[in-house]
Amino acid sequence: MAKYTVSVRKLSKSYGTHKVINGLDFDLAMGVTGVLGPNGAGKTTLLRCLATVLRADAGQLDLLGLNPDITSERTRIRRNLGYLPQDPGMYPNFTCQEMLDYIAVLREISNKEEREEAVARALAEVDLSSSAGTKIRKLSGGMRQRLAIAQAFLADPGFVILDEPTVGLDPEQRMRFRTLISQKSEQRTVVLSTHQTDDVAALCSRVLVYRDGRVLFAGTPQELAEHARGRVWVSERPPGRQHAMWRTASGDYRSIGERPPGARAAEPAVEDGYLLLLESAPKAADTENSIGRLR
Ligand SMILES: Nc1ncnc2c1ncn2[C@@H]1O[C@H](COP(=O)(O)OP(=O)(O)OP(=O)(O)O)[C@@H](O)[C@H]1O
Repeated sequence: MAKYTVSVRKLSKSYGTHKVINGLDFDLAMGVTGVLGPNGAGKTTLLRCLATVLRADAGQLDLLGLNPDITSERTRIRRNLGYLPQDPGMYPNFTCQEMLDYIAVLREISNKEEREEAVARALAEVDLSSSAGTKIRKLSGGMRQRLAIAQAFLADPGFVILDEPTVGLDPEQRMRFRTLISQKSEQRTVVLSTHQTDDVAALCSRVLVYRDGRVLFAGTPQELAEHARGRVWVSERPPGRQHAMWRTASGDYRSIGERPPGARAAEPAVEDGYLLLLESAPKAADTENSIGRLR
């Protein structure tokens, strides 16, 4: 049985009358957990609560055996936490090296040589060594994102929270990110939110599907994909308007749901399980549903 490093119990958070987290319960163990959910589902709000930058209205968090409601314990959690927020604020006139050095100082790496080593390693891990002296304002969006990923792992935190880490990365850098995460996740707890179901399939040992303030699914990516077995189809002709359908590179039509006439069964992917799950789960009226956009 997995040893849990993070436990969430009866967590709730509202903005005014809008309940974004609704009595949430789940546990996380070491390794990578992906949080999937449609736009506005509350992923960022949940991650901000886990990162101790937003206080929930009710419920308990246990983060690495510590209680963030107790000031001294919250400080210890923050010392051991790496966080990539959705809008990482970085100083445009700092170089990449200066920015990471600044974060390293905040992370209490007081020895200069140790800091230089940690910064150089972090830059190399995200393929930015050759841009160490480049000012942040001159970086592309993807390079900026890589720098933000680097700062989250600086000082080897035990708990890492990444809000949409692969946004803006090109395919090569996404692969590099996957390698980095798989190397880094063995002895730490990593939770990331994403819209990329293929990142979840490639990276995560566990996935939570989150919508309307609650967890619709918790399990492995394989289990999520299995959810769609027998409901994913490939046909040579368009299957009709009732199906979530798209055309593949080979010119076939891939659809999920009821079997279209003449269609053959296809191997389900995480995305299929995710889309079917959202479709079948009762939906609050005010949450945007990605199935709706497919139709
Ligand atoms: N500070 C705030 N004040 C009021 N409402 C907020 C605030 N932050 C978020 N919300 C609302 O809470 C809901 C959840 O937002 P959140 O950013 O947590 O969702 P998300 O799942 O991360 O979305 P996305 O995938 O689009 O980034 C949304 O309806 C959003 O408009």
